[in-house]
Parts: sequence; structure tokens; C-alpha cells
Amino acid sequence: MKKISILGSTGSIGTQTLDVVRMHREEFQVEGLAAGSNSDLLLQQVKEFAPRKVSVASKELADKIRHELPAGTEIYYGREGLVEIAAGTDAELVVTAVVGSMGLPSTLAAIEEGKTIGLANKETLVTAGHLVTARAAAKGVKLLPIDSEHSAIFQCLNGERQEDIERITLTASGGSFRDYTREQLVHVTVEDALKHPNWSMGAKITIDSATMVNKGLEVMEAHWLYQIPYDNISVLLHPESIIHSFVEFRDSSIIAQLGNPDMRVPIQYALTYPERWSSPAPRLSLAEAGKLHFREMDLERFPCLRLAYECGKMGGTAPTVFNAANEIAVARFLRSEISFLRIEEIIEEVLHGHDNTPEPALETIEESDRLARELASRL
Ligand SMILES: NC(=O)C1=CN([C@@H]2O[C@H](COP(=O)(O)OP(=O)(O)OC[C@H]3O[C@@H](n4cnc5c(N)ncnc54)[C@H](OP(=O)(O)O)[C@@H]3O)[C@@H](O)[C@H]2O)C=CC1
Ligand SMILES: CC(=O)[C@@H](O)[C@H](O)COP(=O)(O)O
Ligand SMILES: [Mn+2]
Repeated sequence: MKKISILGSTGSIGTQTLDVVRMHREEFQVEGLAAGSNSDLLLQQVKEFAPRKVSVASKELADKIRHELPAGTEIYYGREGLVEIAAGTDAELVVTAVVGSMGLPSTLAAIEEGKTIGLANKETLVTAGHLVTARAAAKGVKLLPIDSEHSAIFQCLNGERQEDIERITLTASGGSFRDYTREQLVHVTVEDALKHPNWSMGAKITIDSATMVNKGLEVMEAHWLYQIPYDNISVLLHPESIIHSFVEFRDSSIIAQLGNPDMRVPIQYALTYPERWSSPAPRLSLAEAGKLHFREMDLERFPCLRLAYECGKMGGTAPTVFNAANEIAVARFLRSEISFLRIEEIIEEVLHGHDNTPEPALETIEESDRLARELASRL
């Protein structure tokens, strides 16, 4: 029986992780669940999965629901609460599915305790890729990707040698506004932006898909997970999201991973790796799909992807700042405080004033993250 904890259990990835656990109930024990503010759902999850420890975003909420927990269930809150669920249980695998760089301390704490990471929270790796990968390597900790593209690459690289890899290509759906011109983007609404063509996901990542920031974060995530130089990572527009990503090798062979868009598949693979277990995910019929389509990425149309490559190549604190500015800008867009196109302007303006620090220590990363958020909130 595998013991697991989930950070962000009430979100899109968190609930789908519990769907996978539910499908293989005898095989998993849930040790810890961390939620933000959705205490109703967390309490239902506690009833069903009986974790030993839970956490919520604030002390007020923890005090409010404490008496509704079964005897013996411990409750924590805030940043320390997330760290406790990540590192203070008997879980051997921790699924990191909170949104944003707030996931960094708990991910590092789990690594410190030698726990395998089921990594959904890409912002963690973007913000502090060199620290997370170095600490994981030092502890012999596996970072198992949950992000669909990275799970695809992970599967394509199974048994391959690093020196044989020529290029990896991440596919991009194009997001909610794939076929819009820049002019058409001027008046788009939050409601429109939240309609992803292929995936049902949390609000923040859905907006990131539409701005192409998501693919930019994924390029950086791939760089750190697979130690591939940025010039050997490509992005290809693929509206159907059926080819989840592919690798080209030096003998000209290409290996791709395909499937209908269903996050339960990469989540389950991270939970059961190196085994593959049965899944009710709908089977892909290529005959039914008929045609698959591909387009070169237009960096004029999607300037955030260009910016992400620039920040990734620059390294240091630039990716931290790119990510933090985006998190704030997206939150402001979701509150209808700014327009869709203002998101990319804010990222660019925050980066413009940033003095890059190479090889930053954790404190420098945290300070850059804080300053970028402060500025992005004011612009
Ligand atoms: N959704 C998807 O299909 C994919 C997601 N990812 C990545 O996975 C991560 C999660 O995304 P997604 O599941 O879509 O996001 P959601 O917004 O659906 O879920 C976020 C989770 O984080 C919790 N949370 C929010 N604030 C806090 C807090 N202060 N303390 C503790 N927990 C908190 C939320 O709790 P609550 O709701 O209770 O407030 C919720 O459980 C992101 O990094 C995303 O980029 C990657 C690939 C695909
Ligand atoms: C499901 C998943 O992994 C998302 O990150 C997905 O990639 C979003 O799709 P696009 O960013 O390609 O629109
Ligand atoms: Mn993805």
C-alpha cells in the first residue's frame, strides 16, 4: 500500500488525484490533505479518505472546522500547515498541486524528508529550478512529472540516454483565444478566457494557457526536469491536444506520447511509476480522430512565450520575477481589475526594472518574488 499526501486536494489536480486513489482504493493510504479555503470539500474528503493530518489556508478556518474532524485527525494551517502535510506525515509520495510559487517551501520540505514528488505545481520549478533539482538530486528524490507534456516527455525518455536526445517539443493547444488576432484580444472577457478548448483546469492555469504563459512556464519546467538547453526545446501548436509532447533523437527517430486529454492518466502514472495500472480514461481512436493539426508558434502573436524563453535563458532571478508578476497579473485579471492584454504588459514592465541575480540563494528568490508581486500589484 502506497502512502501519499496531497497539497491542494480540493483543486482540479487534487480532486483528480483522489479520483485515481478511489479507483484503486486498496492500493493507497492518504496520510495528509492540504486545502486552501474550500473546507466543505475538504471535510468530505476527510470522511472518505481518513487522512491523519489536514491543513487549510488560515487559522480562522482551522478553528472553524476543527470540531467537525474525526477524533485524532490533526489540523494545521497556513504556510506551516502546507509544510506539515508535505513533510510531517508517513507519506512516501507527495503530490504538489497548489497553485503558484507558494508551493516552494512545502516542496523543498518534502524533498528534505526524502519523499518522492508528484509534481504538478510547475511554478515551483520555474521559481527555483536550480535549488529544487539540486536538493532532489542530493537526497536521491525522484521528481515525477504530472504536467501532461512533461509526463509525455518522461515516458518518451524511458530507457534513453541523455546524449541521444536532440530536441524535445512541447505541444500547445493555443488556449481559449487560439484563433483570435491581437486586435480581437483587446476586449475579451474573463468568462471567455476561462473556456479552454480541451482541458478543464483551475482558473489560473486556464488563463496562462490563453496568454501562452503556461507554455513558457512549461519550457522552463522541461529545462529543469530533463536538463535540456533552451535552444533544444521547441513548442508546436497542436489544437487537438492528443500528442502530449515528443522527443527527437539523434538518429532522426521521434517518439511521442498520445492519448485523449485526461489528467487522470499522467496523475496515475506518477502515483504508480514505474508500473502502469488500468484506467477508465477514454481510449484514443486515431481512426476516429482522422486528422491531427500542427502550426508553428507565432511569437509576435504570443509574446509571453518569447519572454519566457528570454527569462529562462537569462536564468538567475528572471524566471522567479516572470512567474511572480504573472501570478499577480492573472489574479488581477480574474478580479476584472485589468484587461487581458495588460497581463503581458505587467510582466514585461516588472521584468524591465529587475536587476537579475545569477545562481540566487533561497532568500534572494523569496525576496525577488516578493518585490515582483508588490510592483505587479501597483502597475
Ligand atoms: N489543472 C490541471 O489540469 C493542471 C494543473 N497543473 C498545475 O497544477 C497546479 C494546480 O493547478 P489546479 O489544480 O488547476 O489549480 P486549482 O486552482 O484548481 O487548485 C488549487 C489548489 O490549491 C489550494 N490552495 C489555494 N490557496 C491555498 C493556500 N493558501 N494554502 C493551501 N492551499 C491553497 C486550493 O484550495 P481551495 O480550493 O480549497 O482554496 C486548491 O486545492 C498548478 O501549478 C498548475 O499549473 C499542471 C498541469 C495540468
Ligand atoms: C493539462 C496540462 O498539462 C495543461 O498544462 C495543458 O498543457 C494546458 O494546455 P495548453 O497550455 O497547451 O493550452
Ligand atoms: Mn501542461
